[in-house]
Amino acid sequence: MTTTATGARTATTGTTPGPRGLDAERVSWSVGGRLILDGVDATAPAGAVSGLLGPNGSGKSTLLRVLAGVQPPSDAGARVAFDDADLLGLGRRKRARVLALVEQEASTDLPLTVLDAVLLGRIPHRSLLAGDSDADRAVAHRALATVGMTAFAEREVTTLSGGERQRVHMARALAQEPALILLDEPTNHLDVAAQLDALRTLRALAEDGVTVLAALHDLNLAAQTCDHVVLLSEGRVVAAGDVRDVLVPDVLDPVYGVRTEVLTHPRTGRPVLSFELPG
Ligand SMILES: Nc1ncnc2c1ncn2[C@@H]1O[C@H](COP(=O)(O)OP(=O)(O)OP(=O)(O)O)[C@@H](O)[C@H]1O
Repeated sequence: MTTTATGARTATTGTTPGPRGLDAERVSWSVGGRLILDGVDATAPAGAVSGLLGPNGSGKSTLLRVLAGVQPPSDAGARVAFDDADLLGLGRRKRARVLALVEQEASTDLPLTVLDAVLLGRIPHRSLLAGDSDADRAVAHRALATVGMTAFAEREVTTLSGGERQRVHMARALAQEPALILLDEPTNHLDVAAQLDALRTLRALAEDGVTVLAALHDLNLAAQTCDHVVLLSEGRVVAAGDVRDVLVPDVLDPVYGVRTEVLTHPRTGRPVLSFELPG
């Protein structure tokens, strides 16, 4: 493993095959007799930013939680591989050394300083009884710098704004130095510059070899940032692949119940979408 500028740990290239990323098959999850995820197959290639898209209630958060091992799939046939390791078979601590989950409304009620909250990300990497080392603190400070929160290190998390908390969640995940990062609406609460900054951080992680899968509502942000997208509707994958193939009217209109127009950004060549209600 090597540690990179963003703090990510990536597989050192050599004669061994490169990282393959995330590959989930037949993931189902039900509650109270209702099938919320229905045999989802989804991939997130290593070294790419992948977007998990879909209308409200389509199952994005649930899928991220199952992939992260927070809730077990309800069907024994599910398989979640990451670089050929069986993620569902890993113990909690080992899994936390591989993947970080940034949840949408992560709890921040504990009276912790920002630095202490970010240091929680180091727990999987040290022995159970050890305190924070200088190296842990250096990683945490680097993560805070990456999200632009250095000046807030000694503030109590409970006093932060929604956008500031969102950045702290991201910093905690970066401090975990994951090879796979799963994020639920990482741009929630962020202003437009902060959204672009968060997505630039994800892009930098991907360039360092980290596998990134982020649930996103804003299809234009997804179009601008993602290499690969997975589109969910009612707990099923309805399309997956390159943004240019998935973010098209024939795919989006029936799923979101809108009329989509797609333009091409004159500089980046990426899709720019506009929407209206039909009729
Ligand atoms: N613990 C639960 N008990 C009952 N229903 C649940 C539970 N967890 C999720 N659901 C339901 O499963 C469906 C999918 O929820 P999920 O949060 O995964 O959707 P989502 O795509 O992330 O939605 P959003 O875009 O609105 O955040 C929703 O209808 C939700 O109400």
